[in-house]
Amino acid sequence: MTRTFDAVTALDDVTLTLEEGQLIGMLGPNGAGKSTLLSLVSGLRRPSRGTVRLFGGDPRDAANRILLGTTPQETGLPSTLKVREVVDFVGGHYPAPMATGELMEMFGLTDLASRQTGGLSGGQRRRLAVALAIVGRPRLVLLDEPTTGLDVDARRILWDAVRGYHASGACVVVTSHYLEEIEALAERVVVIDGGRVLADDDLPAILARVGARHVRLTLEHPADVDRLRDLPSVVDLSQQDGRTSVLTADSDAVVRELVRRDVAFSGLEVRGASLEEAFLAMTERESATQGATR
Ligand SMILES: Nc1ncnc2c1ncn2[C@@H]1O[C@H](COP(=O)(O)OP(=O)(O)OP(=O)(O)O)[C@@H](O)[C@H]1O
Repeated sequence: MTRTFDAVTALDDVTLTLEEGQLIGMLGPNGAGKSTLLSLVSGLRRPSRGTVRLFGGDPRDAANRILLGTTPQETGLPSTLKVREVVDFVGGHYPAPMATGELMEMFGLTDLASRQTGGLSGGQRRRLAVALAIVGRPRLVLLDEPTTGLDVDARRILWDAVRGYHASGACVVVTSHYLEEIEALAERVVVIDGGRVLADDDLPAILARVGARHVRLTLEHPADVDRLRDLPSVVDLSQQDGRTSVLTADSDAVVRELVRRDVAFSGLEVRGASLEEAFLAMTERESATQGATR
């Protein structure tokens, strides 16, 4: 799917399959295209090009949408209704809703059942919004930055509730800017930036990239770069301004191997790659690939 807004390409030819039972973390910086992707899956917007299918059908078809639960970044709740009334009201739209008491327990809302939603704190409101996303026992749950603004305890309650619901077999997608959140929740991680999927893998594989280190050096013989490609645990290999950078999950092994192979180099530098750098490495590789194919 591709989605443009005038001159902005929010999603650029993305192909993605959300499988039954997966707990998916969608990681990307501001403006990456995460919310746009969720809005296409939930049928709130149409793609400019391409096709989106929800349970094999049209995301705008009520028969498919009844199996979907979502929490957008901002949720409007009727401020004079009580928490319990809102849960009952939303649950009443579904054929087999969760029991109100059970749901409120799951999200730590039991003590707030009689509170008007207008009197809830931001964090409590957020938990209620996520609870409402699952009250109808959806098979697919889309949560857009569900823990933004939550303190540590509220975040933990929400994560536990999401994990608990996922254990019942639903597919859950959570977007976030934070690796910590994705690490705590997701089994599969989709990294998205500039409207493109940069990586889509299980959590350990993504962490291996993020936990990677840069080994930077200047090669005496630039052609030697070909001898670096099969170094141990190499995630990425790039060259800039005469410097060669190897992104690797095992920098010690890379350095040992460089010496063993008698590669002539100078200015050796080893340092950790942050999540941001890992993003960057993925983005750079992406644009380098595009450049090569243009
Ligand atoms: N309705 C719209 N009109 C114009 N541009 C839009 C619209 N919606 C999104 N965009 C643009 O599309 C790009 C992707 O936005 P999107 O909201 O999907 O990103 P995001 O990854 O969800 O970001 P954030 O983490 O900040 O929520 C951005 O450049 C954004 O400005």
